[in-house]
Amino acid sequence: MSKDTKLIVVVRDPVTRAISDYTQTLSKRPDIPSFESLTFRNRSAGLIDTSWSAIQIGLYAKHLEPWLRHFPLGQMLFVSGERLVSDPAGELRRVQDFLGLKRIITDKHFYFNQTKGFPCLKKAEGSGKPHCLGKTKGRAHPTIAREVLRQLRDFYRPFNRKFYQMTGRDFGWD
Ligand SMILES: Nc1ncnc2c1ncn2[C@@H]1O[C@H](COP(=O)(O)OS(=O)(=O)O)[C@@H](OP(=O)(O)O)[C@H]1O
Repeated sequence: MSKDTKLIVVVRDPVTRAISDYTQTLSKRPDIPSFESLTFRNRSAGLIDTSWSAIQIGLYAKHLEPWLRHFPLGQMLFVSGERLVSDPAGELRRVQDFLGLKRIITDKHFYFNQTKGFPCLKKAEGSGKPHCLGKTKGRAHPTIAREVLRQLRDFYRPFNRKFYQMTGRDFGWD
């Protein structure tokens, strides 16, 4: 691949990612089984169903491995989905630097919208009016049994640690 090609990958805690993924499917098909029942191949044995795409996609280290065989790490930027919410300007500073752009987007472009519960733009391109992402971004997630969350955290931990090593960034998910 060309050395001028740059890849930007946004990653978030694979547990919340899985719940977000499930929430999106649920919004289209309200009759699907519960998150808890889809998570396990065998719940009493604590065996996670890694064939379920919502779980599979969060195995970031596994997905990154083949990319690194063909593509240098220096041409990739990993953006934290959590920081994109808690500090959008900080994360976008990294993006702008990575792309060799002037730091045009800063803190002054964002405000925290209490109703939305997320940062929004003070002025949208074109309209000049405040703009938040649409209804399909930032949906309320269902409450998931604590024990299931714990089991998922344990399951992802080694893959997360490997991912931190591979990317050189600790995303703080565990
Ligand atoms: N500013 C702002 N406003 C709203 N939402 C924000 C924002 N920044 C990040 N996020 C998070 O983006 C998540 C949805 O992005 P996705 O890439 O998963 O969307 S999609 O799969 O393409 O529909 C979405 O996930 P959910 O919370 O599960 O809806 C948000 O957590």
